[in-house]
Amino acid sequence: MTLLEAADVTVRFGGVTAVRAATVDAAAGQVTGLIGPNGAGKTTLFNVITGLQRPTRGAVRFAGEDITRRATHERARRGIARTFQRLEAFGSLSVRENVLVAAEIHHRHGRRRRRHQQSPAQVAERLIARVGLDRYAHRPADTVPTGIARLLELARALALDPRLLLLDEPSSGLSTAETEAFGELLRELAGEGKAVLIVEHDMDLIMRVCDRVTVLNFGAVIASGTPAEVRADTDVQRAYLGGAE
Ligand SMILES: Nc1ncnc2c1ncn2[C@@H]1O[C@H](COP(=O)(O)OP(=O)(O)OP(=O)(O)O)[C@@H](O)[C@H]1O
Repeated sequence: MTLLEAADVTVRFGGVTAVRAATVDAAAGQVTGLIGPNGAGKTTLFNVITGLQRPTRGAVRFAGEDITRRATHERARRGIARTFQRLEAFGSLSVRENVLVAAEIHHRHGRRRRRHQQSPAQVAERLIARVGLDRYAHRPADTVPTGIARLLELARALALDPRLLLLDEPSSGLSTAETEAFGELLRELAGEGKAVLIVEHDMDLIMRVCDRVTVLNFGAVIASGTPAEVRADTDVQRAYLGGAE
């Protein structure tokens, strides 16, 4: 089921068209990859989906509702969470405290109240274990390596129990083993019914974990399909993979 649709989105910054008539969707239970060269418009499209950037044209629909004019916090309350390329954690708080803050915010303002809801502290412990942060739980967030800080961003996003998770280059800074575990985690999250939309430069990871991939080039969608279809697409090879595959 399509949960998110960013339809026919155009974003202009003065004379620069960062995104041109692009349509991208994400389905519940699937991992969707959004790839393209530097400057292709991926982050701008994420900003349109989360409400940080108003599109010049086009619409964003989430769970059947037009949210194009909704504020960022209203979208978050409906179940959209994201991580940033630039890390956003509170540097002087520990890794555990950072996750706890997000869990507490969700506990107070969350859209779904469950009868047997876990406490914020229980949620934080569970998520720290789940993303593999146990070893770092007591370290101040600004002292952990970049890859670990990205996992912290993921744990903070998951603390909001989102229906749609937007991940902006989540694997950079991770070791090969950590990237492998991260890919498995993405598959698990999709298996639980979440929609995952991921911007990522690691093509092995994209090809391994994604159900579908959309390719942007100079702001426009040049291909969309399964990883195998996209890999075989001659426009994609020319524009992005440089024939190197
Ligand atoms: N606030 C802004 N003002 C003017 N131009 C912008 C702004 N934000 C992005 N751009 C331009 O829009 C284009 C798309 O940028 P964007 O960051 O969305 O690409 P990207 O695909 O995420 O790139 P990367 O892979 O390097 O992160 C680029 O040409 C960029 O310089």
